[in-house]
Amino acid sequence: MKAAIAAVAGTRATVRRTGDRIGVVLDATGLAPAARDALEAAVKAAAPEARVIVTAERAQRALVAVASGKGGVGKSTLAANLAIALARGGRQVGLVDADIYGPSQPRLMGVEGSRPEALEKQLIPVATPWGVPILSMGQLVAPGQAIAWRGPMAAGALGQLVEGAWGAADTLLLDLPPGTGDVQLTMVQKYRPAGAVIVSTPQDLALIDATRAIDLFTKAGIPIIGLVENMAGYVCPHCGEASDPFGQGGAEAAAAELGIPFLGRVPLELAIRRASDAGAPPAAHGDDRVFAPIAARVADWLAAR
Ligand SMILES: Nc1ncnc2c1ncn2[C@@H]1O[C@H](COP(=O)(O)OP(=O)(O)OP(=O)(O)O)[C@@H](O)[C@H]1O
Repeated sequence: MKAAIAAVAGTRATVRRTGDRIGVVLDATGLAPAARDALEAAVKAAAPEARVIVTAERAQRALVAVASGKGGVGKSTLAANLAIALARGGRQVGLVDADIYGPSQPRLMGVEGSRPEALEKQLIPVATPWGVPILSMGQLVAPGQAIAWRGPMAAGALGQLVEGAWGAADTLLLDLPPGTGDVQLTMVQKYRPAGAVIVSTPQDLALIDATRAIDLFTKAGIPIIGLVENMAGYVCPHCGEASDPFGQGGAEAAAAELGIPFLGRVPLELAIRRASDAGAPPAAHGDDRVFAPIAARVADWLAAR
């Protein structure tokens, strides 16, 4: 079989055996998407029983951190929807759920209870119905267990997620734990994201926390892509009236004051929570007008780097 694989993929293929399982790692560095897909299909045809993983040089993959100064502001919701909206916009996106305190991406992305397989100690991201594969702390440990982890142990496990077999993904969204502690700092220093998206709710206090998150990145020399305001205004599901329980315009003004781009606002909407809880992020729907424009700004930023 090795010969059959070599005949179609030459030196781009490395064949590995784990027990009775055969894996082929394909180096697609420098190939255009169509050529990469053709190569992968040829190898799968030559070795139907093998698991094929496509990799490309890591330098081509942009890591985007999604961070917040405190918990509960909707960082995970935004990360899931942003990942899907970026994928719908044409990027190849993977999602890393590094939130050790509340890893919620398996539920948000509709693959609750999934476990990633490993090939030669490298984790294989789990496919989701939304075209964005994920790896989550929640897939590695029992519910509620990770929160007790100390810094180095957590950092080690998080490293496994980032260094998973992300194949052709050109963009990796990193849902960081809320706050500005050691885990966040280690992640930022070790993996040096291309940029960070900061999520905040409109209240003053949340914005002060967001400023701390911004500081964490700027001190490490990581550019801020921009600020997203979540739970920005409440749309009544009965009468459709919009109100602003936490005030209006605070995050945009704060972004201007801090000299960072404002990426947009996400309304506080029952439908968003319901869809998220049901594992069907609203960004996956054709009528999404909320997350697509935010993702477009992030994509533009990435393209202009
Ligand atoms: N725009 C929104 N409209 C309605 N509900 C929302 C919105 N954004 C988030 N939520 C809900 O608020 C709760 C907290 O959101 P989420 O888990 O994304 O926050 P987080 O900042 O990631 O929290 P954690 O600190 O636990 O990581 C969830 O129940 C989510 O469905």
